[in-house]
Amino acid sequence: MSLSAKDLAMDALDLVKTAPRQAFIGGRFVDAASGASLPSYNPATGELIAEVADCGEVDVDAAVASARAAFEDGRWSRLSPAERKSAMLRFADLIESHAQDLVDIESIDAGKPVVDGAESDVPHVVEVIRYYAEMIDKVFGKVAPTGAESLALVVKQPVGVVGAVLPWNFPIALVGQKVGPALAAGNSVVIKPPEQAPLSTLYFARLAAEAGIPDGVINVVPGRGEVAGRALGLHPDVDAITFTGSTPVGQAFLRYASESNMKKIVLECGGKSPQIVLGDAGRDLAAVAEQLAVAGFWNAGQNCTCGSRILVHESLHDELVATLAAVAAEWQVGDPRDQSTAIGAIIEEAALHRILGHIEDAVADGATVVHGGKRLFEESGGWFVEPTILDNVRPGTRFWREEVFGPVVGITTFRTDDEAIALANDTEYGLLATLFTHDIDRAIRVSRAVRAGVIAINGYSEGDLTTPFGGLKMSGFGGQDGGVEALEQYTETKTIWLTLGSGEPQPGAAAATSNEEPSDA
Ligand SMILES: NC(=O)C1=CN([C@@H]2O[C@H](COP(=O)(O)OP(=O)(O)OC[C@H]3O[C@@H](n4cnc5c(N)ncnc54)[C@H](O)[C@@H]3O)[C@@H](O)[C@H]2O)C=CC1
Ligand code: BAL
Repeated sequence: MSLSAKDLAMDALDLVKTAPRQAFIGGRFVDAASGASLPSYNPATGELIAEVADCGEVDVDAAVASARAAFEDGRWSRLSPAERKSAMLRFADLIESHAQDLVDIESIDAGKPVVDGAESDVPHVVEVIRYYAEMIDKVFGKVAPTGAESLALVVKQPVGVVGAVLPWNFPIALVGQKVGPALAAGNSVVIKPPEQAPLSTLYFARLAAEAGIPDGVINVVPGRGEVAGRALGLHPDVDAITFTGSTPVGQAFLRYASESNMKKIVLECGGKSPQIVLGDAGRDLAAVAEQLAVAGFWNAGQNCTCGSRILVHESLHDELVATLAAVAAEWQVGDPRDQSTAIGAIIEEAALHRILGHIEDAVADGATVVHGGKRLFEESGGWFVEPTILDNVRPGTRFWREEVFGPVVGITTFRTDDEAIALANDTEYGLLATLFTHDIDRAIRVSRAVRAGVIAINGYSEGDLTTPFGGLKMSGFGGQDGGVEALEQYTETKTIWLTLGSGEPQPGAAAATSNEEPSDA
């Protein structure tokens, strides 16, 4: 017998009530030193679901000290590759066996549809931890091609203590994305989860302890960005920060690093991704529209790679607008706990009003609403908005420039490929661009000319585990998450240079070696 949606919701609420909500430091759940807490709300109902530790500098200091001690005594950093790998594989197995709990927590704490959690976010964490676990005993350093009189080893070592400051739009998926490679490289981590949705990260920490990840290797300090996040950024004993979130906060981390210890900063910031539909893409416009909608509406558009700027060749405009509107009508907005929901709740009330404000401003700037545009289910107390299509969006307007972080796409036309490239590049961001064409020459030419860290051709994609992900320009430093590249972000490169002797016997060498084992020489 299957449970009704109501029973499922009750089970999930019980789970949330018993899920950890204290900080996790040195292998123990503890209150913030001040005793303070922060509220976390269910975006689908507006109800308070948990009071979570509000960590301050003292707690961050304790977490960093615990991570440092774990790193220095080698309980993780100096485990053999086989031991570290098997611990991470055990951890991944445990996450997999608790996948439903994480899906439930994420749906109630972050408003994420259970379908997305079950099919995408949570499996991603399992896969990413397995992927980097498997890399531990396969990626190694180099011997440089020096002259005959020297030998140079180029080795990669863990950086030490890594702070991970993370956003609310993919809370658990990003913990995996950032912490997986950092742990595999042998580091200890201190995670600052988002204040809006901290519960899945704390649950992750509990599973880490159960899986036997040694105490102090993973620490979690929930709290406010300007307090706990800032303290991590400025901490003199943190060796690297990995951050995903808004560009202004990414810039703050660069300042923190320069004002403290020049710690390494890994940034994955905002985007204003163009989706370019070239004139030859018309033969399967229905398939194009499906992908445009995924790029624009997935995760309620609360995505750094959200394809909010659709650039379409003028010859395809009318048919594309009609096709896309029909596709948008199929994206069901609703209770994140409902299996048929494709667009769940917006993370917080302020974000809902900001999205609606973007739509209003776009209309004031000359755009027309083709589909959607309104708040839904206000009576539920939750924060929902319709998938929205705006036509005639003008370059340079607020909608064109700023991240909306909602399920809203805007359409602009062009006449030539060069005009499309110029429009695509007319943004301070450079994260992802999607391109639709059947002409391979044009695909390559446009891909080379558009400045973005990822170019997805004929289908929206951020790539997979094997490919580096990250943006250029104000989106970050490119390719820092994913693939082998991510593991390297959490290592430092060291050259060990050995000056070799001439091979001639040195005075006293015979006597010195006479009691040794015979050598090859
Ligand atoms: N990957 C991305 O591109 C993301 C972009 N955003 C953008 O940012 C907007 C605001 O969302 P937020 O969650 O507020 O993102 P945010 O960038 O403010 O927060 C991300 C993380 O940084 C922390 N943080 C905030 N201020 C900080 C500070 N001064 N020092 C240190 N840490 C700090 C937060 O507590 C959170 O853990 C969104 O509407 C969206 O436009 C948000 C989330 C992800
Ligand atoms: N979609 C990758 C991570 C992010 O949106 O923040």
